[in-house]
Amino acid sequence: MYTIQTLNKISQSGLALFGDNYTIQDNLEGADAVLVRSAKMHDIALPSTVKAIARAGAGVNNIPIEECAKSGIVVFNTPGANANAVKELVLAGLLLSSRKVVEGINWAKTLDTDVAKAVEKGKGAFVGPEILGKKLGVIGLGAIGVMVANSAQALGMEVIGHDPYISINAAWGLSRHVRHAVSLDEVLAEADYITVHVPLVEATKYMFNKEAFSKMKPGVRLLNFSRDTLVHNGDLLKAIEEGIVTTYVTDFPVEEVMGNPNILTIPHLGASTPESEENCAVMAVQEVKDYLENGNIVNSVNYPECIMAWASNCRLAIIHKNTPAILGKITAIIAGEGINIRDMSNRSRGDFAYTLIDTDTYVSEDNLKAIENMEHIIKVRLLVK
Ligand SMILES: NC(=O)C1=CN([C@@H]2O[C@H](COP(=O)(O)OP(=O)(O)OC[C@H]3O[C@@H](n4cnc5c(N)ncnc54)[C@H](O)[C@@H]3O)[C@@H](O)[C@H]2O)C=CC1
Ligand SMILES: O=C(O)CCC(=O)C(=O)O
Repeated sequence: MYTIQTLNKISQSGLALFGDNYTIQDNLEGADAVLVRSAKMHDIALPSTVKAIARAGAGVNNIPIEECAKSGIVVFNTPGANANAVKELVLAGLLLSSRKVVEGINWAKTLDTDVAKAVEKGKGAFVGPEILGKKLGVIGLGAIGVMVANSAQALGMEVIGHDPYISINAAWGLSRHVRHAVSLDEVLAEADYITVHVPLVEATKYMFNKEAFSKMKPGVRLLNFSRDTLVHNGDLLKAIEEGIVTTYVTDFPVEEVMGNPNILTIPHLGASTPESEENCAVMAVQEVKDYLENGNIVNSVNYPECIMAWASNCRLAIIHKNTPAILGKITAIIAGEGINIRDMSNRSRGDFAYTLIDTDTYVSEDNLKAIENMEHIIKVRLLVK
């Protein structure tokens, strides 16, 4: 039996995949794994029973992934599972940043008499440019950025993209019409519209600051469907005052940006579609189940990928530091008991490593303890097929 805590509302079609061997609860007591969306986990004390956290979504800045790695908690996310939902809202955001639709709708709501006449008289206040032929800069060409770039190109925009770490898969998926911008400055200087699709990490925090705004084309429209603190809000407000930024569309409203007529605040709806919530939940549940039951690690953000088909009925799943000679010491303990190793896989990522060992028979309690007590070992699990 396994116990799962859900920290946010997770789609039922995903949770149903856990099946009868799982209890789903909304507290941490005895939890083997946690499923989360945007809830902040930095201040949550996790019990030692927790082995995995799955973020049903892309961004993992709400999870202390380094601390989790140190305590042997594997953190997963669901790459690409909500990308289409975000892409569609970004396309809406592009149009809303241009055509004063929100402002117009809000104004129209105030009309109650002689409405048709008032509309024709007042609509001149809500003129905005078309996006056709305008230049869009896409910063970050991952799951979302690529979809946005391709769709904007199909809508007739000229698209330039910047991503110094673009993956081979993403590059394959990018339209050949999207021009490669070798520097961020190139995008800032040329784009009429800029949309950002990078993760929030130390290196990207406040990437849109005073210096970046000073390099932008006056009148630019900026879209942020990624995270609040990619943009320095104080510098943004100045850039709006100076006419550098005409409209800022954000999916991450905070107090500082509320009430500004040039800022459109969307209440973090990027991934809020039934399709995306289901995709994310299904992928997250599959990842957690595969890890808890088989020890396989797929789509982790703090541990290496490690997948091994069962070669016997007994498996050791060992999380340890990435340090020399540790494998020899583990296998020596197993061999000392006269147990044969059928198959083995060892993968590392930075300071951490993960080893799966399938043995002919069960390693004894005493020797499991001996492995657990070795220097540099973080967590040991015995899995049974
Ligand atoms: N508004 C919403 O509801 C949602 C927001 N997001 C946000 O969008 C972000 C991106 O999501 P995905 O595209 O799915 O992630 P992804 O991991 O597929 O793509 C991120 C891309 O950013 C690139 N990148 C990293 N640092 C960069 C830099 N300094 N300059 C340019 N490119 C850089 C990476 O190489 C990668 O290609 C997430 O980290 C999350 O914060 C994601 C899903 C939903
Ligand atoms: O679960 C959500 O609604 C938020 C999605 C998100 O921000 C992400 O996947 O990074």
